[in-house]
Amino acid sequence: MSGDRDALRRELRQRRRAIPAAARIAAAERLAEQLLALPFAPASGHVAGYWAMDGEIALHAWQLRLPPTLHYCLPVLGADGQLRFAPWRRGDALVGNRFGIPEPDVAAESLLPAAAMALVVVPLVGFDARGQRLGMGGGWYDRSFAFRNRQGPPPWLVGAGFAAQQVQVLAAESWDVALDAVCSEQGTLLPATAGTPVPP
Ligand SMILES: Nc1nc2c(c(=O)[nH]1)N(C=O)[C@@H](CNc1ccc(C(=O)N[C@@H](CCC(=O)O)C(=O)O)cc1)CN2
Ligand SMILES: Nc1ncnc2c1ncn2[C@@H]1O[C@H](COP(=O)(O)OP(=O)(O)OP(=O)(O)O)[C@@H](O)[C@H]1O
Repeated sequence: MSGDRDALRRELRQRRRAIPAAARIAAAERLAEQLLALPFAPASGHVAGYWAMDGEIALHAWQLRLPPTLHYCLPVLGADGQLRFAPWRRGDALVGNRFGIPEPDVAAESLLPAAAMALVVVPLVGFDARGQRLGMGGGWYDRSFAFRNRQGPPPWLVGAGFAAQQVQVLAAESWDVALDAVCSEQGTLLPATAGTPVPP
């Protein structure tokens, strides 16, 4: 991993944490509106969010406004390096993972594979106008959704962040999975390639 990428990550994480409480509360509401208005917002099935940490934009407003036909899920880290997903409702048991992020406390058999999601809201440290994403550096989303580089949606991959996390251009790595959209409190970016099937 390049030092540039690391330095950018540090700077953008700091910027994300520095957003004042009142602004983040308002931003979460605006973000929910953007996510609910996506042209490809599914009407039924499973959708994945994340448990916001380290200054990430929160998803509670979106979760609370989902239609009852959609089941909200949270990511669970697998020992094999893949993310799996578990339905989670307020009050369901949680347990901290190796990074201290709460995840549903469920048996392995009841976890859903990444491909079972209709839409996934992807946490990000930075993004650019083409839908390239800089994450925390673990490669979790890239590994888990690598199949989206060979086939079209679903699952639709939608980055969520504060507008302050947008940068001019992120250098794409060969393993990076591009996002179909990025939503922030200021609007929705739909990169020109959104949903384009990858030729065989
Ligand atoms: N809310 C949320 N959940 C998520 C992610 C995320 O970015 N945000 N992930 C997105 O991939 C996955 C977890 N990936 C992560 C990768 C690195 C670190 C992290 O905090 N690294 C530390 C140092 C390592 C350590 O503590 O062992 C750090 O740099 O602060 C956290 C999560 C799955 N769940
Ligand atoms: N499809 C893949 N197969 C194998 N390894 C992968 C794959 N995708 C990413 N990786 C590994 O993950 C590492 C981290 O990738 P990267 O820096 O792009 O993470 P990130 O997208 O910022 O992290 P995250 O998704 O956890 O937020 C890379 O060094 C790469 O070796």
